Amino acid sequence: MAIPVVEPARYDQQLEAKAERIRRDFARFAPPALEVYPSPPSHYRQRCEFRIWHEGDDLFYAMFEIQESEGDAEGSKKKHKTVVRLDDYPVASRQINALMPRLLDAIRDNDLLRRRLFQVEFLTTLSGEALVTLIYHRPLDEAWEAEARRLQDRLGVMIIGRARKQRRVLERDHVWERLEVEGREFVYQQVENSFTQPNAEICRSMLTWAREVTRGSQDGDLVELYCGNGNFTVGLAENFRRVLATEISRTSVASARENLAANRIDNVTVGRMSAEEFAAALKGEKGGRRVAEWALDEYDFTTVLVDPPRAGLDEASCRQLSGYSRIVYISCNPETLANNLERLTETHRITRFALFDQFPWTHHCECGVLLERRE
Ligand SMILES: C[S@@+](CC[C@H](N)C(=O)[O-])C[C@H]1O[C@@H](n2cnc3c(N)ncnc32)[C@H](O)[C@@H]1O
Repeated sequence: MAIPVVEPARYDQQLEAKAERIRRDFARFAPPALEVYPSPPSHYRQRCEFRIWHEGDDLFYAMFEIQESEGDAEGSKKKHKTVVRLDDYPVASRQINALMPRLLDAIRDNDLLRRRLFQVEFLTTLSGEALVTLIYHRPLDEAWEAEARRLQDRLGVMIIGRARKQRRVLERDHVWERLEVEGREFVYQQVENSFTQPNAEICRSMLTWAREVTRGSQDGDLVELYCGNGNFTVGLAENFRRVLATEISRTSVASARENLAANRIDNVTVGRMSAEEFAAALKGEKGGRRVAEWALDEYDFTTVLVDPPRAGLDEASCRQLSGYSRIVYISCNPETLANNLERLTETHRITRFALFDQFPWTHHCECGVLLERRE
């Protein structure tokens, strides 16, 4: 992994290079003009993790940079891991950058907090809340907790301590984010060590785009796969009569339910099930109590939204998606998106196509695609 080099003056250039690559790689699907959503050029990541490097009396934040050396005579390449010291990190939110030195200053000469600390994770929000997780290679006792509570008060953040088979939550295991989207405010519980969108401004753009492309769908229902903590579910619920959303992670499902309640949404059911099992349930090939409770026959699914991990969709899920009038596909991996589109464009055509610069200064791209069934 290369650590991103942030050069705000070159932001437009790096984004245009990405947009050009996406236009070129997807030209064979004849999509409409690419809609490009920029990120703030710096301080865009709300969550970051750093290794803690101890050197004599000092300690600092570090990341590993992995480089490949020239191949040897047989052509096999070697990977080298270099420790890179980070006194600040322009990729991370301003809140994380403000906390970084304050946290180290508080820990440096404090044996209880410092001993065998090897990783720090920051989770911050646009709403101003911050959670810091300190991860240790030693068990955490009462003395640690008392000291960590003092640190919590001093920094004005919430602290969690983690060690092998231990998780000490001093205040809360989550933050509350508030995102303004099209003049509305959505609130989201974001749980520590669980998936949340890393770039909050880009998340607002994605929610705006997804709401726009699904507007006017109230006569039908939405089925959502990979719903996580209900990020899109909360933003899109009012565009549909009813929504059925599924997700594999127990923590994320619980969080999605919290988020629906917090946003006073009552037309959504969230179920815990893998996308693959859910595809089978929708086809009538999987039964059981949970599936029976959903009363799938009572839905009229006109739209499906998927936001899978980097691996994209498997063959069975693609086949399942082909049955809906409209498909909204959010993807963090253009390669697997293109593979899936080979299949999906047999039955549907692309009517909206967006690039969200979720990960500036890296080659990674987040895309949004709306597909509508061919007549
Ligand atoms: C890219 S995240 C998207 C989450 C959410 N849509 C959001 O915007 O925050 C992908 C989600 O898929 C879930 N996931 C991974 N594999 C899965 C599977 N086989 N079936 C269902 N969900 C899965 C992960 O737990 C994660 O929450």
